[in-house]
Amino acid sequence: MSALEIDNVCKDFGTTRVLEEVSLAIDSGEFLILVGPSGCGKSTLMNAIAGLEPVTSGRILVGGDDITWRTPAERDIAMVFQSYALYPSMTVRGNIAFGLEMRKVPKAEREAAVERVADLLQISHLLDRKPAQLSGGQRQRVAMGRALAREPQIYLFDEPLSNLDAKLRVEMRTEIKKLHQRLGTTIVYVTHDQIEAMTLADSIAVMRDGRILQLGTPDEVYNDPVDKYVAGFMGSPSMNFIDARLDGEPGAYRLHIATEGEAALTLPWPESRETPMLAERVGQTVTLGLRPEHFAEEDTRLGDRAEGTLLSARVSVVEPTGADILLRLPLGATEITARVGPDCRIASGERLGLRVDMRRAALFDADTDARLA
Ligand SMILES: Nc1ncnc2c1ncn2[C@@H]1O[C@H](COP(=O)(O)OP(=O)(O)OP(=O)(O)O)[C@@H](O)[C@H]1O
Repeated sequence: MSALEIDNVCKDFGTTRVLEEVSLAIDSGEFLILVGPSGCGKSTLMNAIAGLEPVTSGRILVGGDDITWRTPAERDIAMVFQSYALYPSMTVRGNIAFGLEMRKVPKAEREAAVERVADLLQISHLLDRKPAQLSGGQRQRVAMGRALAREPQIYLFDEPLSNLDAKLRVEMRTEIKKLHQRLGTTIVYVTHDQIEAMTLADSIAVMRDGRILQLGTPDEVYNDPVDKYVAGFMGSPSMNFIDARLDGEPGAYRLHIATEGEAALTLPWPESRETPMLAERVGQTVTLGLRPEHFAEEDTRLGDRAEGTLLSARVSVVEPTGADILLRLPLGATEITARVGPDCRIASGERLGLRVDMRRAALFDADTDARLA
């Protein structure tokens, strides 16, 4: 039985539909992350699960029980928002215990829960302070502590780290991962942060316009996206999309990319990645998807394998990030981003040979954005 099941949920605000037949099943202990562009319905779905917003149709089940029409207080669910909403006049202790007090948990039990949670989050020394006397990260821990004290069946986190600075965000991300590993809690988590999604999730649901486009492991949504939208949404910098003409036949398909002022580039499509759909597209324009890391400086990471096809272009921008270097260079009608190692010595305006790892490329229908191979 699933810990949480969203069954065909629709939500309208007036005449506008913002959730369209959303279905999801989350196992006990699973960490599910919802991602999608602003306005796609992530918070609405979270509010529906928490009971803060009634659904228009469909059902929500926790541990097999239909809770669709229960009030928030009657649901065994705790929510942590991006704005921590701590009570300013209460101490940290009071804030953490508040939910338990509302549920009429006896004092001794409350105190034990506060101690346990404070110890877990390493905020025991802050219990007598007021929220105004805390840093952003400490406040965030208190907000999490308030949720953890209740030991609910499900935790909902709606962009809990988005108000923290970059360094603290990374620290808290690790903290949350450790907590999840230690407690085995069931979590639904909304984020805009790609790295948060990839590093924390057991599974990722990519939403758009109130629908779930793909639900899969981080590896699946990143390396095996269902369509061009998911492929472009996951990953930073984004996947490069390049128009190419497909020709050839099974066992020997090729992609031709017209390049301005230079000889057309021909890339062989690996036989191991062929699908029956390719036969129908011969002679047509398709979209080739290559992530920045699918390129490598000639004769480096990819070695001399046949699939690592060579392209050569003049680099327009060089952006060192510290850990690696992002290069912008023209390919066909577009400018692509390639990620190379930190030791690559190249200046803008210079020509560079790059190998393309076609074994990891994706092909999309140029009109419908559907995945072809
Ligand atoms: N109370 C409301 N009344 C009317 N429309 C609403 C209401 N709340 C949200 N919406 C609309 O529903 C859609 C989904 O909003 P929602 O807040 O769920 O998106 P989101 O994916 O969480 O966005 P963001 O990432 O920007 O927080 C949006 O178009 C929004 O304008």
